[in-house]
Amino acid sequence: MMDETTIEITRCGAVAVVGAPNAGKSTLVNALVGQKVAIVSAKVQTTRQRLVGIAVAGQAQLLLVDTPGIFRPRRRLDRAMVKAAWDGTDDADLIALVIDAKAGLKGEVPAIVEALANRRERKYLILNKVDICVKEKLLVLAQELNARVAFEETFFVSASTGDGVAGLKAALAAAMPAGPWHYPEDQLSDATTRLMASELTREQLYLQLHAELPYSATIETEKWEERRDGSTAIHQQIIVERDSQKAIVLGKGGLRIREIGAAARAAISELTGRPVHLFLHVKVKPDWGDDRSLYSAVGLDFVD
Ligand SMILES: Nc1nc2c(ncn2[C@@H]2O[C@H](COP(=O)(O)OP(=O)(O)OP(=O)(O)O)[C@@H](O)[C@H]2O)c(=O)[nH]1
Repeated sequence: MMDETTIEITRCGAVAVVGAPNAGKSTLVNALVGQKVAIVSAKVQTTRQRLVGIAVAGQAQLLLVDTPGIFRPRRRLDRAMVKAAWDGTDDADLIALVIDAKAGLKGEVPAIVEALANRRERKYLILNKVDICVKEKLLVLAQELNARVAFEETFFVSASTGDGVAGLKAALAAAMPAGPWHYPEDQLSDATTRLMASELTREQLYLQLHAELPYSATIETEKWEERRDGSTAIHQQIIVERDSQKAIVLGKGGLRIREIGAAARAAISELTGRPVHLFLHVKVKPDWGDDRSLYSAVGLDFVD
């Protein structure tokens, strides 16, 4: 006979993770999922499209919508990214605002806070990077933000060290509406393997190249072939805007592109669990930022 305590209801809901560029949104989504689903770099605006990371906490499935950082857009690509960020909050059961607690109320934060104040959804405040912050400052910051927005709860976490992440995950799980899970139990992301693979190559551009170059580049999958020997052959195009950028991506004697390829290949192989042959081609396309087809390929809406 079943007594009351053995009846467990499942929960499922969407949490929109928003914040300024570099707040640590992608790192936090990865920490909540427990595996890397979003690429991370020290450069701002690494995340270009909405990405759903899927975390399971007890009987709850959390659909974590990792959004691009919200900032004042300048280029067309910027506008598409900011639109993707706010679109990511539509239909969310809860909005989680991630703040770089060390940076505090600087930059884009006040504008985001103001925009959030009028939203009707439930809202959580997450002060991130507590590992590099002074405690007293954290409390003052939490007070200031709570005075501006009706946050239901405030959390202090370090997405990097994992400090506070378990508590946050449990609270998010409890806040989700009762209902069936949307994804199979073992699925960690809604991104296709192809998109993830091109993201992993793009991550290497951010990690291995300096200054503005990564922002001027996009990756397109040209060919994806599952070979009979169990390996996967992947051809990706790195599209840049100028010849001079192509030269930088290639490096002296092709050294840089080889290093990018080696690191990306290892990461993609870990993702797919299969040996990978990665072929990278660099192509110059001066106005790719205005090319509609390249937007949908990376999951962004083209904005006029
Ligand atoms: N010390 C510390 N650094 C962190 C923490 N969380 C993230 N970072 C670092 O902050 C930087 C930005 O992290 P991301 O997760 O890419 O930030 P994001 O908010 O997704 O950035 P965008 O893609 O620009 O929107 C990276 O260098 C992270 O390693 C943390 O808890 N502590």
